[in-house]
Amino acid sequence: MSTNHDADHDTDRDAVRLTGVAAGYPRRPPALRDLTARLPRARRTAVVGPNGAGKSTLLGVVAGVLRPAAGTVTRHHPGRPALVAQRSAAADALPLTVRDAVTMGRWAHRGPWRPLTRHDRAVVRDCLDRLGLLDLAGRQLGELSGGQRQRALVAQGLAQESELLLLDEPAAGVDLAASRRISAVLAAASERGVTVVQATHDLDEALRADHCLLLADGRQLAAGPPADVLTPEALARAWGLPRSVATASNAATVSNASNGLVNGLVSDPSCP
Ligand SMILES: Nc1ncnc2c1ncn2[C@@H]1O[C@H](COP(=O)(O)OP(=O)(O)OP(=O)(O)O)[C@@H](O)[C@H]1O
Repeated sequence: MSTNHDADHDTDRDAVRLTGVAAGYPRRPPALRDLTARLPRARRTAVVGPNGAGKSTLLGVVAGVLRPAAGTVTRHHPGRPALVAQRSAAADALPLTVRDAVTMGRWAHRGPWRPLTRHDRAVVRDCLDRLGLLDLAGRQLGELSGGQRQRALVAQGLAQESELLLLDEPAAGVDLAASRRISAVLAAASERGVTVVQATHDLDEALRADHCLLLADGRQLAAGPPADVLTPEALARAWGLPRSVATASNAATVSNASNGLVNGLVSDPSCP
């Protein structure tokens, strides 16, 4: 196993390459198995797959918070990745305002004790503005709605000004307007040169990405342009759904049906 920072190799095309990566958790079967994948530089990559497919584990490995048990992760970008994890109850319980939470994104540059510079303050304001949070900046994080909190976490990730932004279901539980705003913010970030990688259950959002990885049971089923990856056949294979329901243009149906399968609401996959 190794994690390299290789500034010379293929720097034009890929921000990260994974080769034969296996990763997981103590006393559990591997959550990722023999995964070989590329994350194109300055593009948006969507990581798609059923619950438990290994999406969060992949983000953890790329972020460097989870050590692979085998294989190689090669990063071709300077600096630390920014990881926007799924919402945690612990963060909600802390006595932080939205502005405090977004300001914490600057700690990657400043550390928690050094005073903020004018640039830090400008970045925090800009990130609050991009996510439509200026009016909520003084509110306690724990007092926000789920969707508002989610936007604050995305703003915090953005405030790190990392060249590699990893997000675990950034639009989970947010309304349509907020999810479009998050999507537009991520698209703008990749246009500015940021490599954006997001795990998502929203297949329409995945179709808007530049690149897509489809995972199931810790393995990569397909990778490439989203429209080529999210075929009815591939979706049916990943979710164990009948091909008739698994069309990318009918993302809500796929999502609902797959959630139903996972939650045991649909016991017979042939009767969606
Ligand atoms: N902290 C953990 N300890 C033990 N096992 C874990 C842990 N986190 C995840 N797993 C297991 O690893 C596997 C992959 O989980 P992971 O969270 O990466 O999937 P996912 O695709 O992100 O799922 P979801 O769509 O539900 O968020 C699952 O079998 C899960 O139960």
